[in-house]
Amino acid sequence: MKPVATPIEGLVVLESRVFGDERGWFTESFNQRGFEVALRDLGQSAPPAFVQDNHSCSQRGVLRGLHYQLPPHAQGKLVRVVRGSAYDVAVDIRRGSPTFGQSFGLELSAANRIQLWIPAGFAHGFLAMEDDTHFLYKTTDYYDPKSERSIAWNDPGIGINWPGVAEGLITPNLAPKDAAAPEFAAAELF
Ligand SMILES: Cc1cn([C@H]2C[C@H](O)[C@@H](COP(=O)(O)OP(=O)(O)O[C@H]3O[C@H](C)C(=O)[C@H](O)[C@H]3O)O2)c(=O)[nH]c1=O
Repeated sequence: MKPVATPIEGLVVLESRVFGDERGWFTESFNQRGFEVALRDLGQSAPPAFVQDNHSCSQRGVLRGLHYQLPPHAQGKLVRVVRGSAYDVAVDIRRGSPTFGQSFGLELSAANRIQLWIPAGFAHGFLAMEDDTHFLYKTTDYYDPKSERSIAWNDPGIGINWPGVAEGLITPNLAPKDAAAPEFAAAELF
């Protein structure tokens, strides 16, 4: 895993090594030692161990997020797409952070095999850009619905530029809970 720093401290893009041959290709989708070395190369300590793997499938236009869990069940997430593509976004909700309220987004896809490490302290969401987009991710704490919170995907204070939405090319398909999510200013944060 080759780490690439982002403008937000702690948020790390990870590029996968892919070995192709006449049969197809192979990649180590996760290697604990490689993950720790990648974060250490950016001056970060190793995160808590992952305890849960998640896998969701979304049709084009589905927008899941922005979600997070409050301490003590805050989750670090290592996210990737294995089929289709998604525009993935993390928002820094760590009070006192110099990038508090700032977002970072990128395309994750089966084609680019990019992963994003999102430490605890971020709200997370993604917009599926293709039908049958399979989104996989590891989390550093278990699902705890009582501690789950959300922030409106279109909060003007955060100003996420979801691809195709402003142009009217994609109409987000939201779960009712996400359609009713509070704005950042009203959200219960860390
Ligand atoms: C997240 C989760 C959900 N569920 C159950 C609860 C519901 O019955 C069903 C769908 O849950 P939800 O609508 O919360 O799924 P998403 O909208 O994909 O939620 C995720 O969306 C964004 C992208 C995130 O980063 C979070 O990991 C997570 O909040 O799965 C579980 O049993 N375990 C889990 O860990």
